[in-house]
This record gives sequence, structure tokens and C-alpha cells, in this order.
Amino acid sequence: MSKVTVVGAGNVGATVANVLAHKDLVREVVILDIKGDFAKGKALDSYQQASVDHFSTQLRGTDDYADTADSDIVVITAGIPRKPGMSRDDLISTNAKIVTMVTRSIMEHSKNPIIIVVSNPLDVMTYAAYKASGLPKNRVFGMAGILDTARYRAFLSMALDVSGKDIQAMLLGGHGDTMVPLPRYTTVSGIPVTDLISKEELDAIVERTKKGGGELVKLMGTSAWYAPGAAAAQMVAAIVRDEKRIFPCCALLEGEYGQEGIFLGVPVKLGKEGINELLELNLNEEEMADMNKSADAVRGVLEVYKGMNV
Ligand SMILES: NC(=O)c1ccc[n+]([C@@H]2O[C@H](COP(=O)([O-])OP(=O)(O)OC[C@H]3O[C@@H](n4cnc5c(N)ncnc54)[C@H](O)[C@@H]3O)[C@@H](O)[C@H]2O)c1
Ligand SMILES: O=C(O)C[C@H](O)C(=O)O
Repeated sequence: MSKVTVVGAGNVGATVANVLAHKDLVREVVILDIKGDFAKGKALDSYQQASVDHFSTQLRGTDDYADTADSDIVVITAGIPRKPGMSRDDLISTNAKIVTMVTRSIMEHSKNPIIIVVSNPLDVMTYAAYKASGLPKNRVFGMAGILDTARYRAFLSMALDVSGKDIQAMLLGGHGDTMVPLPRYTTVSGIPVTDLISKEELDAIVERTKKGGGELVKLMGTSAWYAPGAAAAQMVAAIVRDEKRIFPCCALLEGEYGQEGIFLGVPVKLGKEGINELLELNLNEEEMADMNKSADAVRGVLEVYKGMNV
């Protein structure tokens, strides 16, 4: 694989492109934005890091979809971010049109790309890109779970005073306040997290994780980009290197977890074909109830999207 396109040169898109270039994995990263000069500037600024940080990946900014031709992977970050007081779902009327239009334009120039959606509301925007692309379900999925588990792991690392590197965690459900962090699947170098922290502290960390995006929106007036950009770049790397890494990603469920026709966060194996496998965890009653609640919340937004007829 040699070409990645990132659509949207804003906070998240520029970070994805920059982190990817530093990984030195692909020949070229194209950054496309309706603000063409802005995209060109971000690409040029990033490429001027090449000799300092020693990477060879070329970066090109553009507003012309012809420049995205034959992309192997496309990361869609185009759209508006939320402001304090808003939920991600409030972005739907603007972002559904943008994501649909972007996906159609991408498909005019690339035959069989893998599409990773980042724009919010994530689970429904991934559905929108899937519909607009006509690609099979293994080639269209969304980034949220890596970010949400990264937040969960950061909070645990701070509470336990251990390196974040040693914390493994899994999380399910929609990318919203109903997401389902899974303490039963959380370990610190193999030690169950429940052996290391009180239930009260763990419950508080789970709650903080669920509202982790909103915490940053309140602090900065717009949403996060460093961790989201790094998370999306990690997905690209797993695909380019055919790593078969297992990450929580937003994937189409067709019967798994008792859900049908809805994109939700679940563990998947990522490799050169995109999603190689979707893993079904053996959830207990409480975890399944939380997953169902999260699916219901996403389904409500999905109905709004379907009513829009974009
Ligand atoms: N999935 C996640 O975990 C996650 C994390 C962070 C942000 N997000 C979402 O990602 C999106 C981008 O966030 P951001 O902080 O980068 O916003 P931003 O405003 O910094 O950047 C968005 C960019 O999209 C561009 N854009 C708008 N319409 C476009 C179009 N039709 N074609 C091409 N480009 C277009 C804008 O010009 C802008 O440069 C938001 O919807 C945000 O909610 C998702
Ligand atoms: O919180 C947001 O609106 C952006 C993103 O989904 C995040 O979780 O950081």
C-alpha cells in the first residue's frame, strides 16, 4: 500500500497526516480540504519536518479529488466539531451531508479503498459512508474505540501510577456517553484491574471515560485532536502492515451481539483487507444490558439520519 488520503485538514485530519508521515509507512499522504490553501499549508508544514524527524513520506495538500486517485486508505475527518454544551449527535444535520458528499467524491477516483471514518456522530457517519461508498463492510469502519480505551487507560495509569503502556483494555458500544468500558476485560500487565483498584475508584474512571470527549470540549472550546489523530493513524498502520491487531472499532453488526444493521464499537482484527474478523465477547447480563442501551442510543440517531434522505 502506498497512498493514504486524509479528508479534512483541520485539527484531527492534520494530526492523522502528521503522525502517519512520522511512521514512514507509505509513499504519499494526500490531505484534502474544501479550504485548499489551508490543506496545502498543513501538508507543506508537515513535510518540512521530514529532514528533522527523518521520514520520507510525501505530503500533498489539495482541494481537488483527482489528487486522491487510487488511494489505498481514506480517513474521513471532514465536518464540524462540537462546541461546549453540544452533544456529538447535534452535528448530524451538517456532517451527514459532508460525509456522504466526501465519500461519493472519493469513490469517483478510487476503486476499492478502505475507508476509516472519524467525523461525528461517529457510528452514524460510518453508516453514511458505508451506504455512500457501496464498499463491502470489511472496508468501511470507524475510529472511536481506540481513543475511548486510550482515555480509559490514561485515567487508570494516573490513578495507579503505572505506565500506560502496560494497561490493556476493551470497550464496546457507540461513541457517546453510553459507551461500555469493560473492567472485566481490563488488565495491567495481565493482572486484573479489579485486583489493583477499589470498585468506587474504577466506577469513577469508567464514568469519566464515558464523558472524556466532553471534558476536553469544555476545556478547549472545541474537541480533541492529538489522541484522536494518533488513534486513526494506528488503525492505518495496522492495515498497511497487515498486522492483524485487535482493536475496538466501529463496525457493521449483522446479528453479532444481537444487533442488526447498525454500526457499533466491537473488537475487530485489522489487516490488509480491513476488518479480517469481528470478535464476539461472552458478555455477562449487565454488560449485555449496557451494550443494548448503547445500541438503542445509536439507533435513535440512525433514524434521524435515515429521515434526512441525503
Ligand atoms: N471519532 C472520534 O473519536 C473523533 C475524535 C475527534 C474528532 N472527531 C470529529 O472529527 C471531525 C473533525 O474534527 P476537527 O477537530 O478536525 O474539526 P476542524 O474544524 O478542525 O476540521 C474539520 C475540517 O473539515 C473541513 N471540511 C468541512 N467540510 C468539508 C468538505 N465538504 N470537504 C472537505 N473538507 C471539509 C473543514 O474545512 C475543516 O478544515 C468532527 O466531526 C469531530 O467531531 C471525531
Ligand atoms: O468529543 C467530541 O466531540 C470529539 C470526539 O468524539 C472525542 O471523543 O474527542
